[in-house]
Amino acid sequence: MHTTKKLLIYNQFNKNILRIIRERSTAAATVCPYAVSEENEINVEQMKHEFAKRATAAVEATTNYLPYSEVPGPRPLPIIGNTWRFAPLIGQFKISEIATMTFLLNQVYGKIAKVSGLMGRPDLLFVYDCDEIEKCYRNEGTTPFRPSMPSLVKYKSELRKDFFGDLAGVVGVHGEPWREFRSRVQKPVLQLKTVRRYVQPLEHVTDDFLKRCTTRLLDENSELPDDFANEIHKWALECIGLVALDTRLGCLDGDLDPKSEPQQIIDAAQFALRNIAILELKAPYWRWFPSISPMWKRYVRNMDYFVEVCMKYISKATERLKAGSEGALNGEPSLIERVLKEEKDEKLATVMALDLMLVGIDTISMATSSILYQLATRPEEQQKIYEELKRNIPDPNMPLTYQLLDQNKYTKAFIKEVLRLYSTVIGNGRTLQKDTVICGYKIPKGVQVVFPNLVVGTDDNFVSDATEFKPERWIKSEDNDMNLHKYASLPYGTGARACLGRRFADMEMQVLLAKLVRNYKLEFNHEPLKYCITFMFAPAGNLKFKMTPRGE
Ligand code: HEM
Repeated sequence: MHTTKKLLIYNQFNKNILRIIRERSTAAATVCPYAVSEENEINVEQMKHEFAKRATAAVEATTNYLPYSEVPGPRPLPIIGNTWRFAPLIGQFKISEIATMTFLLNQVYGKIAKVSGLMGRPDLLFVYDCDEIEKCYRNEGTTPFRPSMPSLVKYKSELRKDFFGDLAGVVGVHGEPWREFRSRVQKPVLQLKTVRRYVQPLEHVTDDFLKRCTTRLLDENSELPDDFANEIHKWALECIGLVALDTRLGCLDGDLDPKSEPQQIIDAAQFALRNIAILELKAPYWRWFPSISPMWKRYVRNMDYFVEVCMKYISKATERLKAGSEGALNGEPSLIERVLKEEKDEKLATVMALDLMLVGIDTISMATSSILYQLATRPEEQQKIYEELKRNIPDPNMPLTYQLLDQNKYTKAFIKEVLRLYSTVIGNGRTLQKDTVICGYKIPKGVQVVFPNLVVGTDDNFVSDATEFKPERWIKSEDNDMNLHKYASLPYGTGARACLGRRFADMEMQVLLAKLVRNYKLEFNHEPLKYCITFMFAPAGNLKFKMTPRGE
């Protein structure tokens, strides 16, 4: 097909699909908001057919790989490449519509699509075939490279190189320095023996959060306030303070003084949440002219503050160890104490704490917002969770244990299903470290491959009834014959570089659901919310849940 004609179809299709997606994503959340309607099928089918033919031919030609230049994708314009597609007014995609773009590329180009000519960054290659995704992960080697957060990379490797040096942590660090750091901290962070000790402390944090909701936040209609997302953020901060800093930060306390430490930590975390996407994705001129970017300067002050807080609490933990009074968790060593004892390196523990704080606040608070919204808008599933909790926790005041949480199979499946259908992290990625064949094309080293969780997780080729919300699919049983490709839903990534905090994340969300649903009914009686992306994928708008006690 002639290229200009193809672009015209593409542009027309794009307008249609954006309109449909907008309409869909404001509708009741019973189907995937990204399903495509029949009215687009002629264009989509034409495009799909053409590219599917090429991709299949390419895969079949096992010895004769097609060159990279043949990979389909929107054509870059001379000089300005494809960056204009993200530009305000003339561009097709707003940052908030990146999720849409990942669906669109799949609809138009099929299993593989290339977005090249992006100003100041390598090409992006979107792969929509789970078998190919599996191959990429399996061949990623011992030091997988995940392109991430240029602002953090600049901060750690240039601006504060004197502090981080060779011990820069895992986030925004690559190659041997990453492997060495990760191998020194991975065991304690992921080992069940350590993680399960946090059930009770996290339960206490969650009790305080629910008490705050019921005694301070609910209005006369038993509804939570417009900015309830901020309250979830504070709960997430309080949880991470416990895990990464061995302390209760006090973020859930009543009227906080604006100058108090918890309030300053809340402000710093909220700045990061609201501004990092803007800093990284919108005109990132701070990369070249940092001294004239007020947002970059604020970002640096913010990061310096996080480092200071981490140093303070890790140094307190060191003092406790020196004084022989360790045992921050009811007499058992905490994560930080284990790392300090085993590695005998306060700096390493400080940098680890910083990394856990940096990625462990927004991820969990966005995922939790999404889970609570789904819970409140799916009364049938909520009732099933409640019945399971009532069976496993007959006395609502019974302290939670790891075994109790593990018995809540449906609750765990509900969380997994939300993370499949509304993956908080919409895509994971790897920068290829060697030339690699993907879908029959020879892809050169240096290209950034994107695995779009949201798209493949809702693709019927890899998941049965893919756009339907069915937590049961995650429960092993003889009647469960649902297909679920192992690489279709990877909310925490996978392989050597997978999420370091996944065990804590799962536990925090399970504790919250167990305490909340066992004791309260959650409803949402307002216009349905649309999901959109800032850095993460979550419902946008006021989470004005109604919370009523269950009474037993
Ligand atoms: C539901 C919440 C969360 C989600 C969806 C999530 C998702 C992810 C994903 C997709 C990655 C990239 C994995 C890869 O490249 O294969 C990642 C990395 C990471 N996550 Fe999480 N995460 C969550 C919560 C947390 C929490 C609570 C912590 C800290 C306690 C944490 C710490 C980390 C760290 C340190 C990395 C970097 C690992 C590395 O590069 O070696 N995450 N996370």
